[in-house]
Amino acid sequence: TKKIILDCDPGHDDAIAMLLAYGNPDIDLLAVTTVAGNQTLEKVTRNARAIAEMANIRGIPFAAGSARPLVREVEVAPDIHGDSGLDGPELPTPTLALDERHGVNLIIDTIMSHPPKTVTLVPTGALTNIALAARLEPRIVERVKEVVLMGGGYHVGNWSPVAEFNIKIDPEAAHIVFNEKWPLTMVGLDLTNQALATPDVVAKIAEIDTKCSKFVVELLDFFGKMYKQAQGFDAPPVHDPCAVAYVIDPSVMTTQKVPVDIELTGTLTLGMTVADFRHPAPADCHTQVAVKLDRDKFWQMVIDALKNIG
Ligand SMILES: Nc1ccc([C@@H]2N[C@H](CO)[C@@H](O)[C@H]2O)cc1
Ligand SMILES: [Ca+2]
Repeated sequence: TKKIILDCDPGHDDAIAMLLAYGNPDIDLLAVTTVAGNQTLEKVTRNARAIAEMANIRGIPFAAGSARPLVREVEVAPDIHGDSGLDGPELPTPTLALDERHGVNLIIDTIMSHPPKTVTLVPTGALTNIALAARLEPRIVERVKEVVLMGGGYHVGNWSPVAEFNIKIDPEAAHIVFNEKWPLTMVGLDLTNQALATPDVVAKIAEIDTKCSKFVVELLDFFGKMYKQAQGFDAPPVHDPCAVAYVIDPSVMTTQKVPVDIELTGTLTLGMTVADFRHPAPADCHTQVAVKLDRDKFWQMVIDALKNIG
């Protein structure tokens, strides 16, 4: 099995990423940490615990992390995720107690307590916690197996014409994370905009007919309505589970090695993930970007995971 830490800001698609990780038999979900982004830290942490309640996730530590970006003010996304950050379904009252550690310390302790090169970091929100972890305990950089993150876009933006939300709301953190020499796979909007929850996909999920699948259908219905009105999408792109899917089976998407760096001073380009395709990637290039998604394989993974959860 693949051991992962999910660092997230639930968020409709974060919720599906968590369920995919928990329901897939090849994934050992070691810890869940939260970060401010789609909504405030308090709201996304409550949402993470509510998802755990819904799927009856027990015995996995959940810890709250950074309440704001490293330098900038908090910027939330209610136009997509609503005021609660997980609008749409009725959320169960969470009972899961949070780990007493800060999320950053839970990340460090989890990586340092497992053998080298066995734990994969899967951030699906701003990179604030990941950057702080690398600064607080630099040894995690060579100890972690790899970082597989949902964020960025080499030709696509959503929070600006050229920048993606997770990167743009904390570009300083992203600059730290992309410039550490750990293996990093950027599952950006170029890839995740292919993961559209079209009506046929939603119908297949509805057919599973469990409490959890109903929860996901309600999430997707709300997410779809908000994406339609906010960005004119006919079906919502479900970004975050794509990062988990890559960890489960890398053949679910194609990737390309390419140097990537983060714009920190641009007026129009702040937070842009700048990929340099002009030359073949240097041999020591530690970053790759996701290009083409095998849609059917991806959605089958999500459906199978939901069936496993029951
Ligand atoms: N408009 C919009 C804003 C933020 C997100 C969140 N940020 C990433 C996509 O930009 C995902 O992790 C998702 O949770 C999605 C849509
Ligand atoms: Ca997210």
